[in-house]
Formats: sequence, structure tokens, C-alpha cells
Amino acid sequence: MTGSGAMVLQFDRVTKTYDTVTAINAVSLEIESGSFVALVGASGSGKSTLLKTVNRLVEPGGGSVRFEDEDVATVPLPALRRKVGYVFQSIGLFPHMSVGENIAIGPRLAGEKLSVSRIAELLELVELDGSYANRMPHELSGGQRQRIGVARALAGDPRLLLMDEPFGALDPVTRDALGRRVRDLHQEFGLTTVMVTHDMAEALLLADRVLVMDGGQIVADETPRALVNGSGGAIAQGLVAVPRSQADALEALEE
Ligand SMILES: Nc1ncnc2c1ncn2[C@@H]1O[C@H](COP(=O)(O)OP(=O)(O)OP(=O)(O)O)[C@@H](O)[C@H]1O
Repeated sequence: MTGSGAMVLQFDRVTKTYDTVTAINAVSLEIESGSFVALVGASGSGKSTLLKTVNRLVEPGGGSVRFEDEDVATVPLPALRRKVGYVFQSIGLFPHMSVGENIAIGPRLAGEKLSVSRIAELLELVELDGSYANRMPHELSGGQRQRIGVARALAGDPRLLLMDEPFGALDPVTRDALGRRVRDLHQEFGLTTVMVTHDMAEALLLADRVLVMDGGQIVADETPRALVNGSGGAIAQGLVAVPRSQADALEALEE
């Protein structure tokens, strides 16, 4: 369910242009505290670029992004990145650091040392035993690495979680389990979560609100229920048609 009603993120006519490509075209958008928002759309529609304007991996050419009523352009980067957890597909664990050191890297860069018990606690949040802290990244499966990515994103006690195709490289069973775990953590910690995904079924099942991007703009902004019931326009419905036709095909196999 959505949260308190306060707006945690406010995009005001945010634009980003690369040479001749307008990756984001004057996007204005507000995201409510406690909501779980999925950002879907075709490849190249601007999803990742929009997400990265929040933690300033991308600096917009125009417009502004406000996080908790502060323009992110004016917040010192370490403080911003501490409050904003970030999980992405190629999780980028440092190969020569143990799992524990990888989890603790964000706080360490901000001058804080995480205790062994805090690292074990973070591992338990993603359903891994505390002993994983001593492993090296190459000793993990892809799903375990992605769990470490989530633990690392939570290490700074963020209030906002940004996820860019976090489960894209995972097998369907792991993907489903980790998606539901993240949804539970979102609820447990009262986070606001924005997740980029290619998978409309994942968006419909995990999010409270689904934003559809096309050509650098948001062309639909609907609840999953409204999308399933036909709202959102042609582009959104084109994306909903994929899981719908798969569900129909499965049903047709039933005896
Ligand atoms: N660093 C960059 N330099 C030049 N063009 C870029 C850069 N980053 C993104 N773009 C372009 O901006 C547009 C939007 O890219 P973006 O990565 O935001 O799309 P996306 O919807 O996240 O795509 P995908 O689903 O494939 O990850 C694309 O046309 C892309 O080629």
C-alpha cells in the first residue's frame, strides 16, 4: 500500500539530452512516500536515465529533482548516496573484497565502520547466513550476488531504494523469490522504492504504481489493477498484452 501522502521525490520538467538523443523529455512527476513504483517501457525509452537523475549518476540538462524537499543538485554526494540505496543488474561487487567488505563499503566511504553483527543482520535480511560475510564474490551464485547487492543498498539505512533491472539476469524462480523479498523489505522498513524493469508481469505483481515510458516521456501512470483492466493507452496495453497472452496460453493447456 502507499504511504503517508508526503511526496518524497519530485521531478520538475527534467530533461537530459545526449548529442542528438533526448533521453528524457521534460518529465514532471511526484512519488509518494512509501510507494513502490515500477518504471517500464521499451529499450531506450529513458527509464535508467530518469532513475539515475535521482542519485546524480546523471546530471539533468534542464529541470530539477527534489528528494525530501531538497534539490539533489545541492546535496553533497556522500550524504545523498547514503540516503538513496541503489541496486543494479551487473551488481558490481569489488572482486578482491570479501562480501562483508562489499556490504560495508558505502558507510565506510562516509566514514563509518559497520560492525560484524550489523553485516550479519544485513545478510539475514536477504536470507543469507552471516558466514557469507567471509566469502569472496566469485564464490557466489548470480542470485546470491544480487542478494548482496540488496544488502549493500540497505547498509546505509536508506529511505529511498532505486533498482535498475535488479533481477534481470536471474532465473525465474530466484527472480520471483528475491522480488517478493524486496517487496517485504520495502514494507518492513517503510521505504519508497522505484524499480526499472523490462518485465510488465513483475511490475504488475510488485508495484503499487506503474509508470510507462516512451521516447523520454511518461505516457501512462496507473495502478496495476487499472492497467489489467484496460487503462493507460495503447503503449501500456501493448506491454500488458505480453503477460496476459502468456497466462491465456498456459490456461489453454489446462485439462
Ligand atoms: N551515456 C550516454 N551517452 C549517449 N546516449 C545515451 C547515454 N545513456 C543513455 N543514452 C541514450 O538515451 C536513451 C535512453 O537510454 P536509457 O538507458 O535511459 O533507456 P532505458 O529505457 O533504460 O533502456 P534499457 O531498457 O535498454 O536499459 C537511449 O537512446 C540511449 O541510447
